[in-house]
Formats: sequence, C-alpha cells, structure tokens
Amino acid sequence: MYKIALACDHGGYELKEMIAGFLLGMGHDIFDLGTNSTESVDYPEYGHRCAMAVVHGDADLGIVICGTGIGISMAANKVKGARCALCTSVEMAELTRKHNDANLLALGGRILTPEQALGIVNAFLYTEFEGGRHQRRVDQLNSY
Ligand SMILES: O=C(CO)[C@H](O)[C@H](O)[C@H](O)COP(=O)(O)O
Repeated sequence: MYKIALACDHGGYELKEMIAGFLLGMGHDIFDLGTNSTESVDYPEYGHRCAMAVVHGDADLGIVICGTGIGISMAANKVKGARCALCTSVEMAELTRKHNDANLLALGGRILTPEQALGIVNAFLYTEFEGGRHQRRVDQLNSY
C-alpha cells in the first residue's frame, strides 16, 4: 500500500475527491494537500506543494489535478527530483511508470471522464519501473 499525496486547483477538485475515495477504498493512505472546494485558486502553488511532499518523502507518490493537467504538471516539474507525467490514457500511465519512473501523475479534471481517470490512476499505481536502460535516462533527468 502507498501513501499518496493529492493536490488540485478548482478545475480538479471534483476529480480529486473521487480519486481520494477510490484510493482509500483500495486501502492506500492519502495526504490531501487541497484545494478543498471549487473556489478559484492558482494551480502553481498546489503542484509545487504536492511535488515537495513526494520529493521530501512525506508521500510515496503524488497525484496533481487541474483543468487540463498541464499547468499543475509544469509546476510539479519545477521541483528537483519530481518526475510528473501528464497522462490521458492507461497506456501512457503504464509507460511512464515503466520507462520514466514517474513519481507524480497529472490529470485533467476537465478532460477525462471519471472512468478514464480511475483507469489511469490504477495503471499508475500498479505498474513497476523496468530499470535497465531506463535507469540511465532517469539518472540523467535527476542530474539536471
Ligand atoms: O487547467 C488549468 C491550468 O493548466 C487550470 O485548471 C485552470 O483552470 C485553467 O488555467 C483555467 O482557469 P480558470 O480560472 O478556471 O478559467
């Protein structure tokens, strides 16, 4: 079981709440970093907050959500050690775990259906990093 940090802006709030329930139902721990309503907030703060929690070991993995997933993934990837992947399919979620050892998943609350989002979250959590040649590339990412 994982401890999973969650953060969103107003565009991701409803999806965050649904994912939180899904994760708790699966037996994971969650670390909810907000926002906690549909009142407008700025996504950079929340993406940064979630990435800091993962990089500092307060959570094993992070999930960040805004309207598109784009802005909040940009914010998360500003944190050294964050490898945040914006995914719109199960295949992308599997490949970013296998190849990039992504430690944060970004989702678009205004892009995905709830069913699509849960499929992506499930794939992200249960796909292992393959290592090998991919480790060399992740090491390069981490060195910048
Ligand atoms: O998708 C986003 C950033 O990439 C955010 O969720 C914002 O919602 C988006 O920028 C739109 O902003 P608005 O204030 O909700 O119109």
